[in-house]
Amino acid sequence: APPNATAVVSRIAFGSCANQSAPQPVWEPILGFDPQVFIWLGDNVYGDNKRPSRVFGRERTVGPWRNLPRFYPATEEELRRKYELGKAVPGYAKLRETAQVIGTWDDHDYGLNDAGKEYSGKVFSQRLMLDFLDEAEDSSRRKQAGVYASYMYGPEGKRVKVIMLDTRYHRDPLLSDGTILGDPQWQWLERELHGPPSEITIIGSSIQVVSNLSATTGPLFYVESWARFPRERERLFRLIDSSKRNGVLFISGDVHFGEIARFDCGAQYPLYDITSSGLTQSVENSVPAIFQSVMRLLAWLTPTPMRVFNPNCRHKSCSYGQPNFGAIEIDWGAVPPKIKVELKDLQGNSVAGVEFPISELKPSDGHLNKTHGHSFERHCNLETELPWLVRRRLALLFFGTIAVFVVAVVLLGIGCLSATYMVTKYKAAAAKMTEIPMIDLRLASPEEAARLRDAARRLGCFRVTGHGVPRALQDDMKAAVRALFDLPDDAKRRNADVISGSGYVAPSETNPLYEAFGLYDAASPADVDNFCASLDAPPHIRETIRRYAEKTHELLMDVAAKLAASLGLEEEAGRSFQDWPCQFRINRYNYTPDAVGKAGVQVHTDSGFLTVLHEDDRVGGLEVADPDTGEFAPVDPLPGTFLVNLGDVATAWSNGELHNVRHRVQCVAAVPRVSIALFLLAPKDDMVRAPDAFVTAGRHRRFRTFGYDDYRRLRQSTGEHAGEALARLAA
Ligand SMILES: O=C(O)CCC(=O)C(=O)O
Ligand SMILES: [Fe+2]
Repeated sequence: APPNATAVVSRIAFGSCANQSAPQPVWEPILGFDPQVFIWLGDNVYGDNKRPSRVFGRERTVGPWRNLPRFYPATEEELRRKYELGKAVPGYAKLRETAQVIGTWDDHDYGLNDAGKEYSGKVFSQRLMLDFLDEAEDSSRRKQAGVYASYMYGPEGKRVKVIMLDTRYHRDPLLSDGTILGDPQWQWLERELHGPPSEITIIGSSIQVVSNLSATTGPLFYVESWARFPRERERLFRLIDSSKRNGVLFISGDVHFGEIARFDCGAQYPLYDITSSGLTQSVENSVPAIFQSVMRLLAWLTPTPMRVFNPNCRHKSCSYGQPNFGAIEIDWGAVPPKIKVELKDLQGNSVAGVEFPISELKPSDGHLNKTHGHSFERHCNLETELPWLVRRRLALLFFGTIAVFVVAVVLLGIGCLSATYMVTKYKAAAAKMTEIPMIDLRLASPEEAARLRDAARRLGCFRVTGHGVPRALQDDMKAAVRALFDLPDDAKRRNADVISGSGYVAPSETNPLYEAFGLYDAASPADVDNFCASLDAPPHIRETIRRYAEKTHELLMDVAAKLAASLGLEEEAGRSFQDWPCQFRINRYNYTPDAVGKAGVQVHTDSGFLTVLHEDDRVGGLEVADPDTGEFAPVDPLPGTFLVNLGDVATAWSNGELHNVRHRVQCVAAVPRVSIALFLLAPKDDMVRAPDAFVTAGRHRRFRTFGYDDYRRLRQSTGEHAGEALARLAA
């Protein structure tokens, strides 16, 4: 039952910040604690109205650019209804039957967020608040300006005084460093503190007295507290000190979390401030569950230097961001009597607490040297006196994180963009370079003929299918070639050099890994026979070589004729290639491990008209230069197809239309590499001259008529093997 004037009070509960429209399960554990007195510390209901938080749009309530205040006051009728709702909450209604309920207010029940003396609705607010607390009609509290009040409980020797401050009605604007209480309330408070003694004096303040959150949360956000009115707080501490009153401690609310703070340099004994907030409203419940541990981390990183840390705390931060209430227990039977103040959660379990003999709250000089039962750490550093870097750590962390994040995003963006750019560029280049056009020589469509021409013009290199050389013959030839290279050296050397570069080329000092067989002219069956005879080749190999020479020569004719046709030449021009001599060469590169990565054949252009190349299926290494970039791109072998390269004669003969492709062979693996090349060299009479059809008004004759043999000697003598020698023949 509510205590009468002389009953011993040993259990007091307190709390703040109860949203009348939210579920209020907190009354269960409060009822379980069975307090004799319950103290409201403000925001007992949320009377004012809140606009949605808008950063953009017409009605902006958040940010320095806001054009509307986030909060606006309720009408008297609205506020009355809200109080009715709060009062009717069943758990609270039950508590009112078993405990004396007293209290003060904070801003939201006073009428407006962060409001002070300027708030115009304060007269009706006071009436409604005192109705809510069932204050007697004739109470002097209804006649004064503000809701401050004091209560004395218990018999002599066990007296508990409760002083409720009004931090709203007379409060000057924030940042004014003016008054919180106002003169009449100060005079009243002086009388109360100097009045009849009590063993314990609890001063209830809606806003925190000891902690100064703003010092560390600014400029991110600001929290009201006595510390924001430094002169006023100093006056309060001096008054307590001068009153020589025993056992003063503060209780407070407002901040939506619970903590216990202690100031050891405000009076002659430690000044505790136990903050319980809120009964329903809490910082952790205002964010998604995944951020709750972040909030605890932040609370741990940015404690006020006054916060009491001890092992009893639920969290390492020694703050509690979920709904909670305060519970004071006084053990009057202990010698000396002890007081325990705890914050309790919705299950009634302690989440933070302190316990000490009330004799510790007694003025005595040098109390700070006293040894306490627990480890005693002086809490005298005001937040505002902390080094700037320490004080602003939350903002630094916040903006630092954002900055790091922004920088990371920017760098990542730049990285992605440049990677994309490089990949695109590389792909474009690679696509251009490595994509050796594949031409189906049957030229089923005009487009295919155009592709043939375009490839010959731009790259001077293309691959052909539909070429009519049977796959079986290609395979037989490969076997024959292997057999040729396995011949004894003297047999190889019997193969005479007909013109420079044909015949057997033995490994030399400059090219120790290279050997080759040459034959001139593959278009002549007699030459082929002689070639085979000189090597004493067995009949089936002779037959293979003969048929292969015949078929690949047909292929050469086919490519040359179709190329001529694609450039618009008459049919007989195509047929005229028939008597052009044709060199046949089989190359073998005896690569060794230390040759890998080195050049097998230096950069060159082929000197003749066009080359049909039968590559080694098993190992690549051929690279062709892209005329646009000059870069070399590997040409991967494709079994069953032939690669066609255009040479210097093609460029001269076409009056510069056709491109003589620069190419080389790199050693890519330590395995022998074999290639078979058929070179269509130059006209039978050796004279290279562009047909008149290629010489037009817009395209004058670029090259003098020249002899192919002379040209080869020119390349040899100048060492210009990559087409440069053509410039010497400019018309
Ligand atoms: O061996 C190859 O793949 C190409 C040889 C070559 O370019 C040549 O003999 O002119
Ligand atoms: Fe070549």
